[in-house]
Amino acid sequence: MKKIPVLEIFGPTIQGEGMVIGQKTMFVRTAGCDYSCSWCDSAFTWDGSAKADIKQMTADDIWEQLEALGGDRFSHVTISGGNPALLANLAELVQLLKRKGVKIAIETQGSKYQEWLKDIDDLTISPKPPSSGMKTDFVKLDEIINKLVNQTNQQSISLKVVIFDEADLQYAREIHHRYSNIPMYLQVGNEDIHEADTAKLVQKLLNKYESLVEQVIEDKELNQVRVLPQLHTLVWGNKRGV
Ligand SMILES: C[S@@+](CC[C@H](N)C(=O)[O-])C[C@H]1O[C@@H](n2cnc3c(N)ncnc32)[C@H](O)[C@@H]1O
Ligand SMILES: Nc1nc2[nH]cc(C(=O)O)c2c(=O)[nH]1
Ligand code: SF4
Ligand SMILES: [Mg+2]
Repeated sequence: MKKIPVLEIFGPTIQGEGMVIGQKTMFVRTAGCDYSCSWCDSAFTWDGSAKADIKQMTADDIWEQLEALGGDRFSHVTISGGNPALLANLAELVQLLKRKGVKIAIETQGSKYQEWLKDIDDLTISPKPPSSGMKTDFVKLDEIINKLVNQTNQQSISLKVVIFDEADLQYAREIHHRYSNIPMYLQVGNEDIHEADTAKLVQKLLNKYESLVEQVIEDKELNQVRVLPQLHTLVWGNKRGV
């Protein structure tokens, strides 16, 4: 069986973001990213700081670990990263999870396509706004979204843009306008990813959520968007593996 670079497997927990927020799920976090967002809350997946923790695992190894942690207390697995869409080898894990009757979600930024993406139940594409320092390749993003729209059940796709400032909100409007048939989620950006005082962090994030909601309320171009915080951050702060 083919190997997949894995940084962490955890859960059951709840999906704290986006289209299936609140869903009980396990997480598989792969190593490696083709981006380097300035505010990435999972930079250890690509900045070399957790290099020693990367395990090369087969789909069977991953399933064994999921069962060891979750037993029969899960029926949903979220694959995140890093960018899991860099890994053609995830095809075997996707097929295995499908055979087990487990629903699958993916978190990716829309920079790479893989054939197995069409077999995912809950696909979150999260293009990166200006504050990330990344530049969106719209030719590529159009191509990926077109393929997914044609090959999957429309219900399974969503877009999620993280918002830190006004330029990000403008970027989100453009994304929403460009892909107007795809459900759009705006997510509060966490600029204090090293803050250890959870009460302080949560108060700040709730204030930011309130201002983002207010901006959306006033904006006629955003009548169809959904505005969310990162629920896991409100519950557990910047803790890893939850
Ligand atoms: C760590 S990324 C991994 C998946 C993929 N690379 C991506 O960016 O979509 C998972 C999600 O967390 C979001 N995220 C990362 N850092 C964040 C932060 N500081 N505040 C809010 N959301 C953040 C990303 O935008 C993405 O939607
Ligand atoms: N609970 C929880 N929900 C999440 N949603 C997206 C996450 C991610 O890091 O991709 C994440 C995470 O790390 N934990
Ligand atoms: S694309 Fe995702 S994992 Fe990669 S740097 Fe950006 S937020 Fe982090
Ligand atoms: Mg996260």
